[in-house]
Amino acid sequence: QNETIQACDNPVYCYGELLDDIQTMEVFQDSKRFVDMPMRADPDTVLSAYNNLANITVDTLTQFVQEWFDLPGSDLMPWEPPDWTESPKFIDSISNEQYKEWASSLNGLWKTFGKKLNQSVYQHSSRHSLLAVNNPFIAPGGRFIEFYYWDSYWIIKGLLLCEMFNTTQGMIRNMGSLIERYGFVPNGGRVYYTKRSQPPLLTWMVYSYYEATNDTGFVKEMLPMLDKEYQFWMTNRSVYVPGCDCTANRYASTANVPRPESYREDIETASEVSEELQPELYSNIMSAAESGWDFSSRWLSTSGPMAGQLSSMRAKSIIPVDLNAILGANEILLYKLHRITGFDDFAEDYASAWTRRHSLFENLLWAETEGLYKDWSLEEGSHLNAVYASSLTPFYTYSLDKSLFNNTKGRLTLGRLKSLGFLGYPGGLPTSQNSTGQQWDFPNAWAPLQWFLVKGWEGADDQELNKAARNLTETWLRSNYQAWIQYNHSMFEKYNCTASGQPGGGGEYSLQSGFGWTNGVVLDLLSSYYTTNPPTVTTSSPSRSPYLWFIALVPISLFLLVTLLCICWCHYLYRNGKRRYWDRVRHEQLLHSSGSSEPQSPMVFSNQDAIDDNEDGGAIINNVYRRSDV
Ligand SMILES: OC[C@H]1O[C@H](O[C@H]2O[C@H](CO)[C@@H](O)[C@H](O)[C@H]2O)[C@H](O)[C@@H](O)[C@@H]1O
Repeated sequence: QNETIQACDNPVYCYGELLDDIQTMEVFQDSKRFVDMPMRADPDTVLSAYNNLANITVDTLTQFVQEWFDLPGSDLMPWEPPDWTESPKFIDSISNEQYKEWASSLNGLWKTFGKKLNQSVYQHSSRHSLLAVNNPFIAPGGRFIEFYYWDSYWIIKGLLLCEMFNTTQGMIRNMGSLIERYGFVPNGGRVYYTKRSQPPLLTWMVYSYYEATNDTGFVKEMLPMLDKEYQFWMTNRSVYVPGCDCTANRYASTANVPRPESYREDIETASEVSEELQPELYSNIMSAAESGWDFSSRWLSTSGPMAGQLSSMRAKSIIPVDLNAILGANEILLYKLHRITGFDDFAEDYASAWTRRHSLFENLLWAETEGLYKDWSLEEGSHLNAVYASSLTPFYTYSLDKSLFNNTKGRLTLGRLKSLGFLGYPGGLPTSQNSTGQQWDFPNAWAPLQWFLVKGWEGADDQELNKAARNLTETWLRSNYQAWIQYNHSMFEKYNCTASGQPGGGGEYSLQSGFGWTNGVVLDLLSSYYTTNPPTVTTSSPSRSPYLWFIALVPISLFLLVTLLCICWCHYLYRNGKRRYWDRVRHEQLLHSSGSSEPQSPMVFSNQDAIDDNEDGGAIINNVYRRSDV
């Protein structure tokens, strides 16, 4: 219980006096800056130089950093993806000219955010906080120059539309290799992110890639890693829930120290509770960061002396609707991917897991009196009071298994969101209705949250839900586009729902532009709602399996063979009928000429009787020709 679990292993980036001094003395305003700086020598050498400093002040530390560290990002190189193309097919099919031009600029931005690691990251990995992954990647942008786990899903949606299949493969392979190394995909591509994950969307990425390319070879390559990741979540992030006598998933990092990239902030937060309670608070802060919603009133106590304060963080004791919706979708998609590749037994296991998850949704997370799916508090044994946009995520999961999509519940949720005033803001769907100053609260509107509502309801068999999806799409695109025009062609990580075209704010770092997932969501929504002919994206991916051609050839050959046999059979029937007719005529002629009821020339007919019994159409056909020649 009291054991200290560090954020990671590197003695400079993860723990120790040097980190503590630099971060608490605020040598840099943004705490992430120091832990992103590559060292000019191995950690031991840097630490002994630090131990020799006579005097620790902001000035001596600043000088020390200048001497021993390089600038953040100097261990990354700009990378222009070789599979980038000027005019992806789908952009040509966008009907609105302004949006078409905008989409074309967003396609161009992939080149700006393409990153490749320097050789030094592989050769001297302990001098870098970057994780050594084999392939280049697309980063979100701004201060986020490394890859981020859940951001990558929407980035990949955009890349696939822009026909960048190899880049997508590389990014997916990077994450797969991290599962092999750590058992899960870390929050992002830095060592200080390796004790926590983020919403687990790798299976979704592989499925999207498969939908765009039909590349079953790649699916087979990735499946063991996807299985392993799923096991990680079921083993290390699940908890028994007395309320439903069932098991559910939650965010729960084991690390119980300040986050290195927000070290000062976390120490300040923890200073409000007793020392004894600090490790558990740090672990809850790490777990909230694992949710991707860092931070939000969602994870804070609503009662007690710390209510609403970051120091009341209790993410581990909440069963989040969105995490369970994401894992439910993983179960459906893993079922499909195992079926596609012929692993039917494994597929059945996932089908059973999805059945259990479905009952968790309906028995625990659905709040009947409110008409919403809601987070469950393990401490209180009840749903959270406040409403969050994450309530919409189960509809997306059900859209992957339409047999379980419940229109009535969709309508109830739609009505409730309308009556609460969630819908109808000029800048999109807000994260919550709580104005806390945290970035995952009012008035911020985030691209992934818009996407969940739209994609969950756009395919529903219900016009009201479809209409809500379309309205939100129009509102969101209008707002993002206005900001693009007003702010010198910038895309933001979040927007303000109360005004169209306004970026968001709040939280522990300044507003970032770029921005990977925002761009991916815009491209995806444009492709669904603004194209004349939704494109069928095909790939020339080099690793596309040659077996695909073989699989396609089998039904074509069968079809041709059956057609040929039918032609032969028809021909036989026709010629045989004709022969019988002439035989009858000849027979009658013979009868007439001999006055006998038996044929006079057995030589002519004896062979024929044998041939008539022959089932072989070819022989019969030959014979018919011979006989009709007689
Ligand atoms: O540095 C503070 C936090 O920054 C990240 O979180 C935010 O940005 C991410 C990248 O866009 C995004 O995935 C996340 O949802 C945002 O809240 C980082 O992921 C956090 O772990 C980190 O503490």
